[in-house]
Amino acid sequence: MSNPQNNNVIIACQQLGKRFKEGRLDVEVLRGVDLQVHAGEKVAILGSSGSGKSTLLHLMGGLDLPSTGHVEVLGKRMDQLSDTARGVLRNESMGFVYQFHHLLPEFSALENVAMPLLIRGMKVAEASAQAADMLEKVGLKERLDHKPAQLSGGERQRAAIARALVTRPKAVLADEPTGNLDQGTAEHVFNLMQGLNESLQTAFVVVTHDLQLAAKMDTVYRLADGVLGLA
Ligand SMILES: Nc1ncnc2c1ncn2[C@@H]1O[C@H](COP(=O)(O)OP(=O)(O)OP(=O)(O)O)[C@@H](O)[C@H]1O
Repeated sequence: MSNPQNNNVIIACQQLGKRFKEGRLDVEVLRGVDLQVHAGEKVAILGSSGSGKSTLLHLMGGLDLPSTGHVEVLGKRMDQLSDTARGVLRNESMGFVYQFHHLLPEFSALENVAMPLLIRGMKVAEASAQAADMLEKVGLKERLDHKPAQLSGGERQRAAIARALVTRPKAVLADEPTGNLDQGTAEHVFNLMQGLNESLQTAFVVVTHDLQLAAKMDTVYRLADGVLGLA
């Protein structure tokens, strides 16, 4: 079937299945998940705890490989790339916001946010300037030199969001991005995402329990019994 948006597909999941072996137990978390994320699309994935949302996000980002099916990012099959090539594709096209922020404890907020730019080969002065700019946008202008342990939970979350957005990725994959933020800050973060979405056509895939956030997205899916369907 012809689809006028096919050229704009950033992430395509085809018949994804994922099993985890826990001792003798074989847990089937995902079964035949099909999903396409287009440029500029804002997608929410809902589902009860343990339904496999984080697992799906990890597969979409190439952080883990599926048991069956495959994921294409910008037309490239993740499972057919070497670990290095997969890492490069990830760094060049995607930003991640994890449930647990994964900021590096020995580095300041500024250094953490500058890191993905430095990995791309940007000069330190330019990377620092862009990181400071993004930290200002998430409201952390006064916290540039603070290490993660010197930030509150919400501030750490915002620093992680700044790190995901600083490279201006084609897609941001976010696991509960507003999970531990108060309503005002959560709205601020959403507005920031919305701004990037409009100005740069950044796609967002957000795993969330927050129905208010989900309601602001273009497409809302629900995962249940390993199957993804429109909510
Ligand atoms: N590495 C792993 N090894 C074994 N089982 C795993 C692994 N990762 C996830 N699971 C199992 O897969 C299921 C789905 O986990 P997942 O973290 O994807 O759920 P979730 O929908 O994101 O949950 P939550 O909303 O609570 O974060 C769970 O039953 C979990 O125990």
